[in-house]
Amino acid sequence: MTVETEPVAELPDPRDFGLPVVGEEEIPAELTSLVEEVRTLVDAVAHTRAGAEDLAAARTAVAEAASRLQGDRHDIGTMVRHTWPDGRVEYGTLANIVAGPTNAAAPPLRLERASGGGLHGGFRLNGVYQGPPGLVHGGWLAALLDQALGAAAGAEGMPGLTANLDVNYRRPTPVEAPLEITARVTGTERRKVFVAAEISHDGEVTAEGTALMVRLDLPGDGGA
Ligand SMILES: CCCCCCCC/C=C\CCCCCCCC(=O)SCCNC(=O)CCNC(=O)[C@H](O)C(C)(C)COP(=O)(O)OP(=O)(O)OC[C@H]1O[C@@H](n2cnc3c(N)ncnc32)[C@H](O)[C@@H]1OP(=O)(O)O
Repeated sequence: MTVETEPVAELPDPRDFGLPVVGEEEIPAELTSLVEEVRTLVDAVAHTRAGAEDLAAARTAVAEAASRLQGDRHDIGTMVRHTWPDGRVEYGTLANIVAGPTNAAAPPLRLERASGGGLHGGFRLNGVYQGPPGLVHGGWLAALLDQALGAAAGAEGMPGLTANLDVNYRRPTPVEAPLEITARVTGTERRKVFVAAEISHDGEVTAEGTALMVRLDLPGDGGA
């Protein structure tokens, strides 16, 4: 296996593939704040013990808010461009279910480059992400790992799709607790990008994943 940590190719501009792009800085502060409020709403609804009157009033207010926002929508597949202070540019899907900045159903997961290579991020999942009582749903842990694994390949200039994902759940992962995730590329072979990631709590790994990402077959890279 060739271990290759240098970017294989310049990150493609999604517009060259017909995908609309919005700059993260163009997202209105009011939308960011609305998304935060909706996350709070989902958690409140999931756990409320409010009475019928409050429930009915809340339902009317939410229905009114939903009808205000329908109509003018970003296309499915719209990408978001994040520009780092050093000028480096990264792309993600605007409504990505794990990391999309405008997706209120996303935790959201935010990742940064780790000093020793790869990516890392700190996050916290509320009770909405429960599977077993008090614990994070295993499917969501897999989704978080998949996202970090894909982003680690993307950060090395090798964006692709997950062909295979292998997850081991080592210890229960608590909700409402500080969690950390790390991910890195471990090797490449032709279009195959091998990646590994861990989620930890209190310094102990609770879930770990490895994946095979198959790099996008971009014009001009010869697929090698
Ligand atoms: C355009 C602009 C881009 C902008 C930039 C964006 C940057 C974003 C950066 C970062 C954020 C990203 C974060 C995302 C994270 C989430 C990721 C997901 O959720 S992905 C969704 C779920 N996955 C699918 O839907 C895939 C479905 N599968 C497929 O479409 C195909 O099977 C695919 C593409 C994976 C491979 O198909 P083939 O035709 O292209 O390639 P073949 O020739 O089959 O495979 C290539 C090599 O891989 C091996 N391979 C393929 N699948 C395998 C498998 N399951 N197990 C083992 N090996 C496999 C093959 O044996 C071959 O290996 P040999 O080079 O010959 O040695």
